[in-house]
Amino acid sequence: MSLQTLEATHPPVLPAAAPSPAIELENVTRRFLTPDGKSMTALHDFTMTVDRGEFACVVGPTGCGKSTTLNLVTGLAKPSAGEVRVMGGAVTGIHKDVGFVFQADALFPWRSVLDNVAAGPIYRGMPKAQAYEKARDWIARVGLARFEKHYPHQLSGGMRKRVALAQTFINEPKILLMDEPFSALDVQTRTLMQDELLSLWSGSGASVVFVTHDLEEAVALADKVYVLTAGPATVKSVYHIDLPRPRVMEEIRYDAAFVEKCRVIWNDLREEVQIGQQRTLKTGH
Ligand SMILES: Nc1ncnc2c1ncn2[C@@H]1O[C@H](COP(=O)(O)OP(=O)(O)OP(=O)(O)O)[C@@H](O)[C@H]1O
Repeated sequence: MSLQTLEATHPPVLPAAAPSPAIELENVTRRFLTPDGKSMTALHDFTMTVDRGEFACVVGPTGCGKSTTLNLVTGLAKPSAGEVRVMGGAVTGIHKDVGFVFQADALFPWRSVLDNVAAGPIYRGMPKAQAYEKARDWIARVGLARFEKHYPHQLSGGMRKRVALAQTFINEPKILLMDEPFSALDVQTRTLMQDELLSLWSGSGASVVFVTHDLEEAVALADKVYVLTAGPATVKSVYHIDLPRPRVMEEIRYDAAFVEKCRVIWNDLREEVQIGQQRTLKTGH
């Protein structure tokens, strides 16, 4: 076979198409009916893109619409206008690749730590022996190997949160939605859990949307911080956080670049917090 023929049999090499972002909200508006039957706009013309493997944090005044953004990604809330896509496809329900960690524990109180962590893979059809082996591995990764047989009420708040992380990461989510997951913890435990999360996330390739009231937490964790306006929420600004990784929570708060980023973003966020507070004083909600 001549070289010419060989060349002719090969299809032209095209550049690989870039994968779609993990999450896209495009010009989304979400309205709710209030108890007295009026229409209330929670999100307005809201656009957000989270790339694969990216860690995005969402901050904004109380009640502005942060949790609603997560509900749109899960499909629990449908957009009144605009589009929501997960892994390039329209949202039709909870996507199999999505995992959650919320402020309240989602642990079964009547199940041991081991049974809680193994429950997800078993539910998804994994043979029991394999699920338990995997659960033991994840429990060890979050430092709870000695507590496999304990029940949730026998654990501290931080330990329960570790179980919740193991319970989520064991399903190898490609997207992780977190709604103030550490806000009920004391400051020291919270710092430890933030480190734990970054360590688990760094090996996972997952895209994260993390909602928090705590701007320092957002800047310390994120690749990108979305600042929302006082409701109806729209994106006021997006900040790219280029602080080097791996980040260590106890150290980063003394880093001059970190402090400066927090200062700049707080100036932006403060205006919205003040608008939200004034509105609450006027209307009572
Ligand atoms: N299912 C619903 N029905 C009616 N109104 C809703 C519903 N869900 C949310 N809302 C309203 O939408 C607005 C935004 O709520 P959301 O929970 O998204 O805000 P948030 O920023 O997460 O709040 P917080 O800071 O208190 O956690 C609020 O005024 C809330 O009352």
